[in-house]
Amino acid sequence: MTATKGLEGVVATQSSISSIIDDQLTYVGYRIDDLAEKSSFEEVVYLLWNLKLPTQAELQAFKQELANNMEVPEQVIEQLRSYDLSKVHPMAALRTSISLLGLYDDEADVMTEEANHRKAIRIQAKISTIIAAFSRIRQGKEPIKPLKDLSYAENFLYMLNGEKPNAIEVEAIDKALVLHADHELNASTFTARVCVATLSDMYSGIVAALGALKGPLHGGANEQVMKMLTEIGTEENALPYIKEKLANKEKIMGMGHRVYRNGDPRAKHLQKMSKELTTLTGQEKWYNMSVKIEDYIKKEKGLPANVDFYSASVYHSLGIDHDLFTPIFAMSRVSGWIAHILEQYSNNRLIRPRAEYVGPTTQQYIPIENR
Ligand SMILES: CC(=O)SCCNC(=O)CCNC(=O)[C@H](O)C(C)(C)COP(=O)(O)OP(=O)(O)OC[C@H]1O[C@@H](n2cnc3c(N)ncnc32)[C@H](O)[C@@H]1OP(=O)(O)O
Ligand SMILES: O=C([O-])CC(=O)C(=O)O
Repeated sequence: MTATKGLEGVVATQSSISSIIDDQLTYVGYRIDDLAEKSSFEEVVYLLWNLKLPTQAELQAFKQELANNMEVPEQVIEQLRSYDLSKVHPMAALRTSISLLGLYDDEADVMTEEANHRKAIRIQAKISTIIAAFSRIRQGKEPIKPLKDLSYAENFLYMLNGEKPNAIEVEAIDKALVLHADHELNASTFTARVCVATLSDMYSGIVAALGALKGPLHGGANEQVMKMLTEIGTEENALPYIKEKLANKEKIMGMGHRVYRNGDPRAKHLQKMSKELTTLTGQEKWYNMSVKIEDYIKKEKGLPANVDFYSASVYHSLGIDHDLFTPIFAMSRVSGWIAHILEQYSNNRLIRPRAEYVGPTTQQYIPIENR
């Protein structure tokens, strides 16, 4: 038995949800470029969960179902008020909040298809309310209740900022949510599948996935990109900063990918959004710095920008706190996690690989009093 470090190249399951073939990403066979340009986030969530695009009537009903389920139990809000939020990372609070949400769901351990569909809706709907409530409470403000006639992206921004967002803001968030919704067997999705393959419940699968997404080599990279851009500060400082990092063998956040070699197809959409939004806010320096870094890393290391790279300056331009970037990723990716959890349940087998043992062998046991 020989281990493959990081399971690189290992095909661990079959899936009908999303594919990455020759650097092209599709959701259920639909090209990400088409979905990013033409569909809404709700339409994409419906697609991932039902493996078909909705009709107008199905989409309307689905949007309404989501909007009707956005309010969260008061105990979940109270729990957020109980910590010192200045010291708590929102991904940790979100992980705990989703776990707590499961305790108030009478169907948490009911494993029928219908109950799983209802839980899917509840989790997808409520996650945005929790993230917005975290942010409001941290600012000493009251959480805002969702409105039933707003889209998912609109409701999130409304609950976050306390005022109805403009069309540009809504379009940016909606497109970012579409672009982040699913991505084959990435680390957090694999984690969710491993968890529920024991026939554990959906909440446990999502909590496990949140833990995996939080790390800076995965979803946590978007926050780190903005930290890096802030440290760089000026366009002139971009290359000296990057060269020093590389000389110290440090990784450049938002660059590189396990699967894509010639470029992440989502990055170009976020790059375009970053250019537009930074121009609109008169903060082009974030975009210009990012382009300089991307070009340099591509030339020197042959590494492409990934989805996290330009999303940082997009969210920053929308005035969003940097530590909320990864929770926003989670708010989108939860749709993919749920799709994969449902797929896992529908054709389940325990996921249990082997390890290549490299520790000592044939040791002689020495009684504790003689050690
Ligand atoms: C949504 C997402 O999860 S997208 C990924 C988000 N993560 C990041 O942006 C973090 C930065 N990037 C990385 O750490 C990596 O590129 C990963 C984690 C995305 C992929 O990692 P892996 O496929 O395991 O590649 P690995 O880390 O082994 O790197 C291979 C080589 O490229 C180098 N490399 C990879 N990414 C980077 C980077 N961002 N900056 C500098 N060098 C890099 C490594 O140092 C290594 O070089 P070596 O062979 O000389 O030692
Ligand atoms: O697929 C991966 O390894 C990481 C990624 O880009 C994602 O999860 O969106």
